[in-house]
Amino acid sequence: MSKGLAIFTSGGDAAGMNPAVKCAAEYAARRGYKPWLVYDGLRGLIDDKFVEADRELISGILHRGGTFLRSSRSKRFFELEFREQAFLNLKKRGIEKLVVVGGDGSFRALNQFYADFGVPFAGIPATIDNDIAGTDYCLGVDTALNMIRQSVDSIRDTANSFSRAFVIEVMGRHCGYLAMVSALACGAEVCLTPELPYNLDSIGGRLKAEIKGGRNYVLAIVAEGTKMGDYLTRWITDSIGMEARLTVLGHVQRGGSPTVRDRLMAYKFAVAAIDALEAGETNSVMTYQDGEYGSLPIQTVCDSKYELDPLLLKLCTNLSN
Ligand SMILES: Nc1ncnc2c1ncn2[C@@H]1O[C@H](COP(=O)(O)OP(=O)(O)O)[C@@H](O)[C@H]1O
Ligand SMILES: O=P(O)(O)OC[C@H]1O[C@](O)(COP(=O)(O)O)[C@@H](O)[C@@H]1O
Ligand SMILES: [Mg+2]
Repeated sequence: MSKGLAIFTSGGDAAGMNPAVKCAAEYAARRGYKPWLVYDGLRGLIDDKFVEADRELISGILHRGGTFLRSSRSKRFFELEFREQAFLNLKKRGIEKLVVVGGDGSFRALNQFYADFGVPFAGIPATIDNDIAGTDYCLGVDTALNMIRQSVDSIRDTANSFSRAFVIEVMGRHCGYLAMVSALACGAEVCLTPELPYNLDSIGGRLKAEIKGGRNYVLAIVAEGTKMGDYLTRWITDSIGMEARLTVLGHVQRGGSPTVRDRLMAYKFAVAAIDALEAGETNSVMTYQDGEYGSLPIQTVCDSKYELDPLLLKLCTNLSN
């Protein structure tokens, strides 16, 4: 009997999850596994939402955003009693290995599960936040950045038409990656992130000088982790004297058909995940670092903090001062 392997998505959905699931299921079958899919992430693992990964199920999904397997943030998975229930669901089907497509939280969950029951897993990084240590790229980031880029380009049209300032809040939890890259790519005047100290006095001086020289609108991108959206909007109106509006982009950033980059990265991570399990790795996260694909033990990933590219930080320093 072929070895059972289950694939599921967990945590915040990210574009690229569907192509990752499809490729992992197909490649696992080619490597002699019997692939299973689990609906609803960790919640489905507990509630026994397993289905065999047949061709029909994984057809026509790779261009879709989000995750067709659905996802969850399960409170019960923190409790041993429910993790044991999940383990019994695997055991009764002869499932011996797991592929989880998710973020840092999901990897922590699986690391705990491995400590409890010794079920090997391979993690495929997928989160728009790009906040996983040890990998330069997580699935969903390119699609999210393109959604942000499109939104900010549209906001620029109305900002310019009305001679207004717009503060645009982007997601990322505690990480400023999305804010920094979109501020650079969209030509924002201001960028506030948790990683860089900012100085409103010098930003104010710079903007006033530019307005005097003819600037008629301002775009400011703030990372949600700074919690500065409201304050900055009021500050621009009061201190700079330009009418300002706040746009919180919200969950639109998580949607949309995966870009070519997210589809290709999904395939590469999926193959790497199955190969890692085949090679006997027990609890590792797939990585892409300095142009190389590899994997790292989950413990290393969980014990380290994601460090932003120093060149990116340097480029953004001008937007925070
Ligand atoms: N230490 C842990 N023990 C057990 N389950 C955990 C642990 N940390 C996270 N989880 C589970 O993983 C889920 C996904 O994590 P979350 O941070 O929401 O998303 P992401 O994986 O995208 O970072 C959590 O909702 C929770 O169910
Ligand atoms: O959709 P929710 O549960 O409100 O969570 C919002 C959070 O999820 C994210 O979109 C993605 O984060 P994760 O990938 O860690 O789940 C964050 O940027 C945001 O802070
Ligand atoms: Mg996360």
